[in-house]
Amino acid sequence: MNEAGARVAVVVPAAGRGERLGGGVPKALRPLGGRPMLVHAVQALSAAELVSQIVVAAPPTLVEVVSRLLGPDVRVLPGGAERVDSVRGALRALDDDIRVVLVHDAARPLTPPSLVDAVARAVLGGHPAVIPVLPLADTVKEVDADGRVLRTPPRGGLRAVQTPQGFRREVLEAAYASQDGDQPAVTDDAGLVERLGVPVATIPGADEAFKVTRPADLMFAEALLARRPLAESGRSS
Ligand SMILES: Nc1ccn([C@@H]2O[C@H](COP(=O)(O)OP(=O)(O)OP(=O)(O)O)[C@@H](O)[C@H]2O)c(=O)n1
Ligand SMILES: C[C@](O)(CO)[C@H](O)COP(=O)(O)O
Repeated sequence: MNEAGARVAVVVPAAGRGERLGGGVPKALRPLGGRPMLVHAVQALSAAELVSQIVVAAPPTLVEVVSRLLGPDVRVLPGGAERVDSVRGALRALDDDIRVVLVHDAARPLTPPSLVDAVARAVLGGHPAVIPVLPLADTVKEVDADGRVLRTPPRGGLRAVQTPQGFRREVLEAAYASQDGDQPAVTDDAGLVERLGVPVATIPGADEAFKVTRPADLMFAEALLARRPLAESGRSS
């Protein structure tokens, strides 16, 4: 039980194919420092002080493999066709007494445990929904279907959004229950919560919580991992 007395779970969508990364292996199982990316992500979640349950949505044909990899303390279920389907399925496997749910991409393997706790703490402290964000380093343009620039939104009010994203359980469940296939697809869980009119708070994200999306991201992750002290990296001496 954590300090605020409410149990916190993390749902880990890990069922993506990783088409932008390539390599012919589902992204969550791509090796990073000799171990699958998902193992790094789950290790960081397990190291967080406030996390009491972890549920992973795995590629459907690899549920047993992933389950053996992660051990008996992690519940592993088949994921769905889209990220939202994977998260929705995993939400059904939460223990009854879970009050706070974080959703965290397996594709962010180097996320510091301190960020996981910071998000959980912000929800436990009273925010219904909390996301970690970083200011943008690049200018952003809105373009039309032909790639012609329509406008340049002022960058000061824009943020890049990371995971874990944290929610009071009833808020996230209501957001998923009200999801309507006719509405434009959202790309993160907070996007569904925003549609309910629930305020979403932000906290500072972490550079190491970047998402491994393309081959250069994996090279960067390998370089960062190699510079971590052995005890933190999960490598044996
Ligand atoms: N059907 C899906 C699709 C994605 N994810 C997960 O959602 C996270 C973020 O998705 P993304 O980085 O886009 O992963 P992929 O969908 O694997 O990447 P791509 O779009 O390049 O195929 C990843 O941990 C991924 O495994 C999932 O659980 N189920
Ligand atoms: C949830 C997310 O990681 C927040 O930045 C992101 O939206 C996932 O996008 P993807 O295209 O499914 O990787």
